[in-house]
Amino acid sequence: AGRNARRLPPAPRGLPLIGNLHQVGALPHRALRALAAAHGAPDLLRLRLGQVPALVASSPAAAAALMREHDGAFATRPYFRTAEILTYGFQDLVFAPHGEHWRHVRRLCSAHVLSAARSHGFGGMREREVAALVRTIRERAASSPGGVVDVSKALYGFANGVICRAVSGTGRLSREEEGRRSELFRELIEENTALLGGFCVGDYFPSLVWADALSGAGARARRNFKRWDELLEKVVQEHEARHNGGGDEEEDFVDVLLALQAEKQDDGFELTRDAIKSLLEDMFAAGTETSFIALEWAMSELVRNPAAMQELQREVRRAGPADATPYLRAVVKETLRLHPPVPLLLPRECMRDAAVLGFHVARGTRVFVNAWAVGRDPASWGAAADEFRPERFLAEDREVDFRGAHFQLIPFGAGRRACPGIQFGLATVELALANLARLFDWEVPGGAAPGELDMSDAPGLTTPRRVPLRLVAKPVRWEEQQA
Ligand code: HEM
Repeated sequence: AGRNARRLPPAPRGLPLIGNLHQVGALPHRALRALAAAHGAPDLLRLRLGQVPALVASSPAAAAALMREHDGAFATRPYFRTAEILTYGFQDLVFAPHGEHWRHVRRLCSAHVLSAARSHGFGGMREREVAALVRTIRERAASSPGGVVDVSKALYGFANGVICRAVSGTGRLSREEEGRRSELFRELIEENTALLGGFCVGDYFPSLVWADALSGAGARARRNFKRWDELLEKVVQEHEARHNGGGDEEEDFVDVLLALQAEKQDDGFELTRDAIKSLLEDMFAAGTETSFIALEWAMSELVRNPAAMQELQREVRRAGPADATPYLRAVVKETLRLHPPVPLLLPRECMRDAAVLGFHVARGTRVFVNAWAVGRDPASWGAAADEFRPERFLAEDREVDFRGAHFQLIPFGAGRRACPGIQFGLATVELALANLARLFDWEVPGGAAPGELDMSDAPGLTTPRRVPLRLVAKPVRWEEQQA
């Protein structure tokens, strides 16, 4: 058949020049679901974002078609200008452009993250960070009027701490130096998020890249990159000095990468110093924000749904402090179903023309998978799809995987580009949540009803709460509970 005979997915009409950019809005996951519904495109919707052709998948079937049937054709990430500046020029891992490079790096990195998450050393690190979180909440509750705590702030500090420890260890820094460094990492991550989530003209109008020079985005990215590089270089040098001095600290991510660098890879792949620093930067960026957002929404939903909170408290107060119990697991799954922290996953790019669900998709198309819409699809989740009901995951005959095997639940993506930090992220979220439910009772401040809690999400490519979560934290006395 000729070009004209090819069937294309439905598309809303666009404006000259900008195409459909104006229809994507500040909350793209919501806007895109509405657009798909309005244009009779339950599976695949075609858009034009500036000069870039794009495709949005909004159903489990479409997600499966892209990430299982055609995974190989959609396994690359589009080129982003700010990302290139921020990540040592070769955008490996998260934003790998065309080429084989990312496959090697990713294999190494997933292997590490997964094994480290299980190893004893990492478990201990995580428990220390949870203990620090509990201390922080107790202190803030005791010193604030009415016991009100900025839970979002505490959770962000916790998620950041876990990643800092896992990636670069504690080394031999003093507590003060360590605190300063965590603070600096936080600042750099936030600036990365702002830059990557922001609109960069060159990303949608490749012929207008010069416009970014005018907007200042390029210069801002270069400034932030320089600060990253100084910090990461210091971290790597400290580890090298430590190796030479023969220390006995717990192994962290930098250690593993340096060991990998020393080994010669049989495929000739070389882990350069820039590649190491780029990977470290990716880990910080990908691991902190996501775990934080998952925890923030889990606490929000539990406080809004007191029966679920009580059920969880009953369960974790019976179990040990580090046990991931069935209801706890269900709460985490239900949270990620309703609030996937990266609602459109990370964009992919079509590497060769493909026929997806009978539609023609051209090479170079930028692809978004609306995991948020998929998780709320009434065809999979029934009439109460928008409600928080962890019990739905307890029925044994309805086991739903959320690591990429069942396409109605894909908060971590699926296929070759799925999140390699799943185990690590889940272990972090489960342990923190178990302890927050075990050691405190929680209330909405000012005597407001649980149902009045604001549940709106912030604009951007990740979706934390729009307003910080502030709750009354009441420490429970452990001896009383056990009596
Ligand atoms: C609850 C926690 C987390 C969630 C919900 C999450 C979610 C995601 C999603 C949706 C993607 C894109 C997948 C796709 O496009 O198909 C991704 C990619 C990635 N995640 Fe996670 N993530 C989490 C935790 C982590 C952690 C803790 C780390 C590292 C320590 C991590 C490292 C990465 C990396 C490196 C990628 C890029 C993979 C690639 O492009 O090949 N993530 N994550």
